[in-house]
Amino acid sequence: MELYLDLFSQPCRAVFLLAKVLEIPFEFKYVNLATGQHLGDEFGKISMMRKVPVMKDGEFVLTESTAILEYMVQKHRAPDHWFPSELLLRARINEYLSWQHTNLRAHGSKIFLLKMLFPLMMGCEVPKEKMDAAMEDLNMSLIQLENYFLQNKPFIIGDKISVADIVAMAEIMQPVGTGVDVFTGRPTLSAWRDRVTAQVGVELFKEANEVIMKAKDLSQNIDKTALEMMKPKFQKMFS
Ligand SMILES: N[C@@H](CCC(=O)N[C@@H](CS)C(=O)NCC(=O)O)C(=O)O
Repeated sequence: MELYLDLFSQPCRAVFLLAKVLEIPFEFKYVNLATGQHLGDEFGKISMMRKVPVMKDGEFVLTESTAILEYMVQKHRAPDHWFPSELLLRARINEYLSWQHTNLRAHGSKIFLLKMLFPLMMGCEVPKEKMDAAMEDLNMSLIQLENYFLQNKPFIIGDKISVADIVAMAEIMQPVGTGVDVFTGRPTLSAWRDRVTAQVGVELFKEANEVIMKAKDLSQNIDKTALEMMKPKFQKMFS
């Protein structure tokens, strides 16, 4: 199996973590988003979607991280708690995975884009009111994660870790990588982070997050040509 990944990306980190935790052998195919490798001809032959992650298992190519996660769990007959077959537990995971796209993912990504890419693309610092509004949205998502999805349970579906926790943690690390401390003052979230880290293993957690924790170096490394290629999309997003 080949996994096309850039660990800057949240869904890539989720796929990477699960593949590692489940000890699924795979070839790590690095797709450098900062140099626009995903926009080039070579990656275009793998996926016309031009996004990572992508999984290639033999001739079978799959995009969309949640589909890849479920595929890996099923194909490798992972312990049931990762994506339980029981109706209510599976429904809870699907509820989280549906919610997170337009909430935690959208809001965490926005902080990352504003802090890391806005100054490069727009040539100025982010206006305070834009950043305040983005922080407010992120806080709302974190409150919903704590008060609705986690409550007083160890993990999102209950006593056991599942793909929902892996996906949530991958998203949360995006704003964290830009220096936003989401954990201080949130004991529920912090305790959950510690449990997830312990379950996947401290070393693996560190390995998966090494790149995002150096996000501040992005501005030094981003390729100027790639920046120009991505500019119209981001300008539309930022205006
Ligand atoms: N819904 C997709 C999202 C994939 C996605 O948006 N990937 C981003 C990185 S986080 C990407 O490749 N972006 C490149 C681009 O949009 O040009 C998934 O969960 O796999």
